[in-house]
Amino acid sequence: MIGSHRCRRAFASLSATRASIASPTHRGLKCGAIRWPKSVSLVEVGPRDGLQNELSTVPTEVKVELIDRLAAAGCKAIEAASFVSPKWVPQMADGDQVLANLGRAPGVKYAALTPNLRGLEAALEAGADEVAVFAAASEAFSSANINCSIVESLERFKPVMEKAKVAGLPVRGYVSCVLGCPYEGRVAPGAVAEVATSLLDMGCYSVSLGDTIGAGTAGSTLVLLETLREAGVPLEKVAVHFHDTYGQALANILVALEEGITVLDTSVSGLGGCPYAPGASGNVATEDVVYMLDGMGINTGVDLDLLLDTSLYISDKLGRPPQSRVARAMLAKRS
Ligand SMILES: CC(C)(COP(=O)([O-])OP(=O)([O-])OC[C@H]1O[C@@H](n2cnc3c(N)ncnc32)[C@H](O)[C@@H]1OP(=O)([O-])[O-])[C@@H](O)C(=O)NCCC(=O)NCCSC(=O)C[C@@](C)(O)CC(=O)[O-]
Repeated sequence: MIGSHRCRRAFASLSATRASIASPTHRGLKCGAIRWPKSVSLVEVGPRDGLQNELSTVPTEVKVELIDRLAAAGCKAIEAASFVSPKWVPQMADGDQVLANLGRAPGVKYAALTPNLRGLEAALEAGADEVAVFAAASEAFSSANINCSIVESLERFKPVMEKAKVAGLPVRGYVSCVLGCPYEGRVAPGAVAEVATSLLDMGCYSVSLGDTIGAGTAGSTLVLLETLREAGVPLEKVAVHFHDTYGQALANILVALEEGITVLDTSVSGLGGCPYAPGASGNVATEDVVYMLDGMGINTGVDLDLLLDTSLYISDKLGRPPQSRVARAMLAKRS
């Protein structure tokens, strides 16, 4: 069975990880037999993926201040808004106002989600630096999330890609439910590879793999990435987007780094959840990822103290403590 063979390889890799971590040689690139990158790029999705699921309306000025604080903390790519139907996701209805009022720090990319041509036109009008189209590897999730089949969604994205190209706007692609679907359960890695390939073929510069319900483990993440590689998907064009529902996100990220992934989606304070993925918790917290990567000698460009201040800012506005364990530990130390 290919699956069990891959799982054995996954577990062998994990044992190797443990063995080499026990005798690290030096910070950064190399640790025993394992190669880690010198730096990774974080895509901060808190203001979009994080806030979209909040039940009470977050005021525009709070969203703007959150994004400006994230930029000041060193985040260079921030998903700031989403131009979707306000009937479907009311929390994101003020995307144009959010983008209009940002401080626009130099060198920072402010991105927006666009499900169709109308969304792209709104994003262009609002001055987004980049947009993202979002598909799924599961039919049931595609239908629940964007009200069409996977094939229909890819057709819908074609005019978006064309217009974005004319406007010179980079387009990122998402594939949701890469490690499980809230409606269908298991999702075949081959189905993920197919959708990722379609998105890259139509011109997305990168594809982010969304573990929408946070069900993945180190083993299934490894199998997924190996399947993509075998299917010819260039992993240098792949980002990972883990939710932390089962507390597996950091382990999954470690496996992804070892597989050569250098772009990670994270969310300040662990904000998040998808309105169409019942029970899914927030994205992996940016603080947790930055702390882990700092400890591995991997540069993110993000200042953990300023990030903690940002986490406390938004947590205070939402009236609850940060979900990030690192934020809670640092806070306890501060006080
Ligand atoms: C895709 C649609 C629009 C299809 O929605 P629909 O109902 O199938 O399409 P429609 O074209 O018939 O439009 C319905 C209404 O929405 C309006 N409309 C149509 N398009 C837009 C637009 N761009 N901006 C503003 N309004 C729009 C349109 O004008 C119409 O208004 P009405 O006539 O009823 O008054 C809808 O299903 C939708 O908005 N879905 C949003 C889903 C969403 O935002 N989900 C969360 C983001 S995905 C995610 O979180 C996962 C990810 C990316 O983070 C990765 C992961 O973790 O897996």
